[in-house]
Amino acid sequence: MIEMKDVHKTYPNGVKAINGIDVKIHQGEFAYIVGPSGAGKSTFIKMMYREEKPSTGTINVNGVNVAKLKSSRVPIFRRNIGVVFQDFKLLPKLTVYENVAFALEAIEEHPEKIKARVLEVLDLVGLKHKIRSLPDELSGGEQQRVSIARSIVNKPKVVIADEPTGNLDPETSWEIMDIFDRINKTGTTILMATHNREIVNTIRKRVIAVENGKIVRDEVRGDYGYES
Ligand SMILES: Nc1ncnc2c1ncn2[C@@H]1O[C@H](COP(=O)(O)OP(=O)(O)OP(=O)(O)O)[C@@H](O)[C@H]1O
Repeated sequence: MIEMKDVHKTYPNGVKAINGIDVKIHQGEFAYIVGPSGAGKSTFIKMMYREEKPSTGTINVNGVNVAKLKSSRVPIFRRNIGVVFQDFKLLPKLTVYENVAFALEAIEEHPEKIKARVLEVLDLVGLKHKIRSLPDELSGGEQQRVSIARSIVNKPKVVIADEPTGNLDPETSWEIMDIFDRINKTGTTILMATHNREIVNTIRKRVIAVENGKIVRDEVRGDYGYES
């Protein structure tokens, strides 16, 4: 479970990005984070995987108080969280296989186990035939599939995605959403910041709307709610 209590975040330049957020997200939920540009969506998400620290308040992710976590413990904490970005963030000199295996090699898994798991997740995202390709030999949608495979290879309880379809065409975006839906159906919590009105209004999930660093709407099966 993820729980934020009275979370505030002021950046060093004085910008108050988050102004008092209280929220609970239960294991297995799928929630969209929506809101205008600059509302605080990315900051909200970054605090959950400790890319940013809150200025005040508590953030509990799977029993870990993220706000108080020592920097040296952050890499271990992140093994239980998958993160997917708009711009994929793949390692350009590593193959598809190596990009996905990287996270498992870091925890010194047995080589045979690594191979089996990497092939399993690449199969799940439909990319088993591209294991030897480099990221720049792939389409944007394929690169995003690799990044999703990488995010789930450690079997995290939570996958956090910041605008995962932001660089993709509509058809590819639907395919990516289908993968997230399948991951969610295995019991993984998905938290996704998005500007994609059509997706939010079609694949109905919990919608948490953020404006000026506050939650202004939280609906079980909400809609996007903003004019495009
Ligand atoms: N590292 C930073 N230092 C200072 N201010 C920041 C930093 N990152 C974000 N901000 C500011 O914090 C506020 C919230 O930004 P954030 O990126 O969280 O919004 P967002 O809702 O994700 O926006 P978008 O939809 O455009 O990605 C904005 O005013 C932004 O300029």
